[in-house]
Amino acid sequence: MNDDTSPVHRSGFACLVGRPNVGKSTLTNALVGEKVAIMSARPQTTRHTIRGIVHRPDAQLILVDTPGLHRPRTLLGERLNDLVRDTLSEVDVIAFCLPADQKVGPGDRYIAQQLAELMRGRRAVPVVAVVTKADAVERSVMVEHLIAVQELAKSVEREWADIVPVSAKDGFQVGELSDVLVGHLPEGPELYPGGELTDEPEAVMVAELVREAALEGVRDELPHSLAVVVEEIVEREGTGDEKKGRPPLLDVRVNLFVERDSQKAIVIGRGGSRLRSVGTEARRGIEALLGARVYLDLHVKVAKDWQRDPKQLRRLGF
Ligand SMILES: Nc1nc2c(ncn2[C@@H]2O[C@H](COP(=O)(O)OP(=O)(O)OP(=O)(O)O)[C@@H](O)[C@H]2O)c(=O)[nH]1
Repeated sequence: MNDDTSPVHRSGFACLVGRPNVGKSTLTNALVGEKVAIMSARPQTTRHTIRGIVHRPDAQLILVDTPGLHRPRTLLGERLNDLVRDTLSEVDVIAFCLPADQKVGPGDRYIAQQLAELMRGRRAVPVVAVVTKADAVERSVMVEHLIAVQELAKSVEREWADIVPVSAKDGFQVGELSDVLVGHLPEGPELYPGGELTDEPEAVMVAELVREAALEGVRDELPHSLAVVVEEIVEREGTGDEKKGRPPLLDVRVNLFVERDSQKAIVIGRGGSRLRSVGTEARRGIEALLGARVYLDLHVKVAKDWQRDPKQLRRLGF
């Protein structure tokens, strides 16, 4: 990728946040383009569901989902918001969506306050204010709205990294938003080999099923640095027979990467007991997903700081 015309390749994660109905899903689809839209089979409350991947010659932008920030009314709500904050603290850039056709309100202010916490400190995450549904308002309303959005940042004593008005409906400034978000990504190689993912969302879903199973019950002990790489999904020859209603047998080989030996021990469990149940659980999901019998081969490996180190990422086959 590093030739004269594209000297820098960037890659990383972004998250679209905002009140319900502000246009996050529509914008995700507009950014990603229909061809590569990926919808995960996973429920909304789980973390790091990949909503879509923006493939560009100069960058790969991975859009991750969160359950949404809202004012907690219950303890569960608070817990959920903690999870959201964890996700948000890990992404490279946050896009805070505020619809042009609605005044900045208490819901937006609540989210702004939450984001303010993430916008400071050593690992501050840049937040881009995205004014969605630009097509729905007159220019004068847009101008007023942009001022209100600017004021919102001031009210929490922060600054937005950028403010970008867009319309997912007519495509206005969607490319610009993509450029702005990519500008906040670190330099790095493609995290998901191009093409493959677009043609094979199965691999992503398989990885997510394994990841979910591996995190089940140990979410608090394991940091979020668990990388799951599907090495291969191959059909074992001569095992399927449609006429006899026998599904094929697939060999699915998956590597789980953690950052430390202690984490490896957690994933594997005493005498390998935990890894076996992770395998059983994940296999069930994969069989349901792929409609095949599955032989699932899981390997746990230690790769220090894999998330940030391009060399490691390459070694891991990213
Ligand atoms: N006029 C206009 N309407 C839009 C635009 N984007 C989204 N909408 C509409 O706004 C509504 C909500 O859009 P979604 O994309 O579902 O919003 P969301 O933020 O993902 O909603 P939640 O999933 O509830 O969080 C839908 O009726 C969309 O058709 C836009 O650019 N312009």
